[in-house]
Amino acid sequence: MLKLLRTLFRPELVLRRSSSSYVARMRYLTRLREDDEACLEALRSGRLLLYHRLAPLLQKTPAGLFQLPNICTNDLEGVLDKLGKSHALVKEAVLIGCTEKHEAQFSLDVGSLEQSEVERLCGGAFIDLRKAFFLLTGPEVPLVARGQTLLRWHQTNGFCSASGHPTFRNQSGSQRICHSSGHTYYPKMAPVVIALISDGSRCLLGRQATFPSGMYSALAGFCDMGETIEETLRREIAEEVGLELMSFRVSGSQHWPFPQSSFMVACQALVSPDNTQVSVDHAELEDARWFSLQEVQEALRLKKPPRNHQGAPPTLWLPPRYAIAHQLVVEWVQQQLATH
Ligand SMILES: NC(=O)C1=CN([C@@H]2O[C@H](COP(=O)(O)OP(=O)(O)OC[C@H]3O[C@@H](n4cnc5c(N)ncnc54)[C@H](O)[C@@H]3O)[C@@H](O)[C@H]2O)C=CC1
Repeated sequence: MLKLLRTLFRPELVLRRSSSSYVARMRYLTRLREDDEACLEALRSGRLLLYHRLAPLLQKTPAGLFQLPNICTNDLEGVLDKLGKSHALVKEAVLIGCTEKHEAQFSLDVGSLEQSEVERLCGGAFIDLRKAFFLLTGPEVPLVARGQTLLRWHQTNGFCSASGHPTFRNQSGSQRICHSSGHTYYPKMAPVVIALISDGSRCLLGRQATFPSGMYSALAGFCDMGETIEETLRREIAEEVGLELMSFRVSGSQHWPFPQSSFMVACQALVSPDNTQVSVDHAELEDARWFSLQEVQEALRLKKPPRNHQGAPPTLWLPPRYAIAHQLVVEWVQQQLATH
């Protein structure tokens, strides 16, 4: 029996099985991107993430958690029938992924329909994406972000910048073409370097005036044309807080949908403990301060935004769990605990 179990659960077999299904899914997605007919066919049995003017549709479970409603094309067509609208809207969906069961996933903006009617018929509420980031807790967050960004890209790239003529999407929504100039446009992300700066025992966090009260985050900056990650990091740290970078390591990356679409390269950065005097550029940041390990640990323990009373010093609050700034802070705390 034990031998049988060992044979069945050999880790290399499990990995091989799951990775071959991954390969099959990725190849399926490539085919759907390139073949309009196949993509339309996949849409017939596909899953839909609905948005209303770019706000995703969320559903509250009886346990009070938020999730994405499981809507298929047939369901939406039923809603369109009830509203007396044409099924043509469904074709505007863009391809964003594929489930493990090989169901293609699409996002669709139903902003042309009455919001409250769709909410009633689908059983959910359209919630601003920034707020949704705090409400959703599962692995679906990157998919919701991707769905929104791709829809936004199509809504804002309807014309060719060379000819001024309209551009036309392929069925999957992976590109737009101008038949007049021949240009093909692909969705773009702007590269950003984000760093958690440490002097060895404390970490530096900054806030912009537009952040909610008490919220501080890792420092971030867009890459200038032609810059390397290191050049952007050195420049941003010097510009924003007047410090000199000593060393850094790339820790991860993520796509970030706000305010447009950024590709965040996340780094742990070190400055010299002998030179930690911060001089904030107030054109970029409202404040930047060093925080102790204890202060950061307390902020990580908060389950919801603190109630900051007027006049009292605000309680530190960190970006949502999914944000890479949050993950950088968690990683830094783990490093501190491991080394001290
Ligand atoms: N995922 C995360 O954990 C975090 C993400 N971020 C994101 O990082 C990005 C950069 O952060 P900040 O510099 O604080 O943002 P910011 O939005 O304050 O941008 C700073 C300046 O960069 C310029 N800019 C805007 N868009 C640009 C673009 N596409 N290319 C080049 N320059 C541009 C503008 O002059 C803007 O005033 C933002 O998209 C922000 O949302 C920031 C902190 C945490």
